Parts: sequence; structure tokens; C-alpha cells
Amino acid sequence: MRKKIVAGNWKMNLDHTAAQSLFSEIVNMVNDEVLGQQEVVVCPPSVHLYTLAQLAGKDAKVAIGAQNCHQAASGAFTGEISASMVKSTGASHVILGHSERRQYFGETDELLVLKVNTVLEAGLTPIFCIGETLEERNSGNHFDVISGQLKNGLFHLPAGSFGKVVLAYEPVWAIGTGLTASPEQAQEIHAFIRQQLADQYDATFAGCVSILYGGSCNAKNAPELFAQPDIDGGLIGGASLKSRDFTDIAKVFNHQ
Ligand SMILES: O=C[C@H](O)COP(=O)(O)O
Repeated sequence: MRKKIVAGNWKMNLDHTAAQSLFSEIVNMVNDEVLGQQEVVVCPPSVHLYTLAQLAGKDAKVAIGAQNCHQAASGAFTGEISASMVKSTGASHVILGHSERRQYFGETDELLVLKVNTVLEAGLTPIFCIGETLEERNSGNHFDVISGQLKNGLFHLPAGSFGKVVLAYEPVWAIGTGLTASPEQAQEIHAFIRQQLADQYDATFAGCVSILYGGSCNAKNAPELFAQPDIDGGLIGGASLKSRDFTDIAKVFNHQ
């Protein structure tokens, strides 16, 4: 059975003190209020990973993730961090292929396959993002863009490896804009992604992959989005910077 997951992407926000303070609030709220089997993941800037993993402790109900890592195991790559370094902090997840990485740092589908392999080899869970721009949606190309991102990227993985990946559909036009995809729009793409997985691997496999929605998801719209049959949770940006909002989003699965 596929997992329900709510992951927060803090992006490049919060200094060390503010990060600890927000994270402590989230851990306390999640411990008290998150009652189901849903997984909660917080992805802070990498300089905070070790401290937050220590704060979370071993039995924490909140896992920690990085927002990126390099595809190489080690070497002369000034400014970069490796998957094994992320792992050594106590983190368990890595976001890969976020549209901001694709847009501002030139990350391609082909590069991201290398990153996914490195992350999996380190024993970490990739949260792999795909999604179309507004221009691509308006020109009716969104299905082709999504299937292209899968075919050029993750479909190079054998099913055994892909089974360890969490997918996140993030329409670029909905990220940080307040323009959430409607539940119907999001469900349509999630169902399309699952069908692509069924065609590439098989239907049973496709039914086991968690596919998160990301893009202006908040405590108000999450219940309707998460009620869709192919939406297994969210990758949350802005609303993950507020403990109450983020925990309320995670709590949606208390009742599902
Ligand atoms: O990774 C998270 C997404 O970019 C969504 O960000 P947002 O919730 O601020 O729109």
C-alpha cells in the first residue's frame, strides 16, 4: 500500500536559531496531533540538517530531508554536498528535480537520473519533482512535458529502484503564486502519471507509488486535494514555514 506523506520544503529560508525554533514547534505539534500513519518530512537548508535531526531524536515522528545533493560520491565540487553527507546528518530524504533547481541551476532530466541513483545508493528516499510551466499548460503540452520528464529521467530506473522513489507533481505556475491547481486539475495529472507508471512497469507497481501534489497547497485547500484518489499528500513550500499551517496540512490524513 502506498504511503501518505506531507513534506515541507523550507527552501532558502530561516537562520539556525529560527530553524530550530520552528522545527521544535512542528515536532511538538506532530507528536500531539498527528494520529494516522502519514509520514511527515521537513526539508530545511542543508546547514540545519544535523541539528534538526538531533532535535528530532531517534523515535521522532518527523523525518528530515535535504533539498538537493550532488550526483558524485565525493570530490572537487566546491560548495556542493554529497548524498552520503546528507545521510550522515541523520536525514532520510532528498528533494530532487525541484523546478527551481531545473530553472535556476540548469538541472536536466539526464542529470537527475544520476542524482537519483546516488541518493538511492546512499539509502535515502528521493522526493522527485516534475511539473509543467504556465506556458506549457496554456499551449496544451502539459501531458507531453510530464511524460517527457518521466521518460528522460526516472524511467531509466528498474522497478526495484523506482519503488523507493516518492514523486511530486508541482505545476510551476502554482508554486508560490497562490494559484493552486484545482483538485480536478491535480487529480487529472496524478492519474496520468500513475497510468504512465503502469504502462512502463505494471499496474500493481503503479498503485504503490506515492505521488504528492505541490503548489500553493495550504491547510484550507489540502483536504479537497488529498481526497483525490491519486493524490497521496503534499510537498509544501510557504505553508511549511508556519508550524500551525504545516501541522494542520499533515493532520488532514488523520481522518482518511
Ligand atoms: O516544494 C514546494 C513547492 O515549490 C511549493 O511551494 P509553495 O507551497 O510555496 O507554492
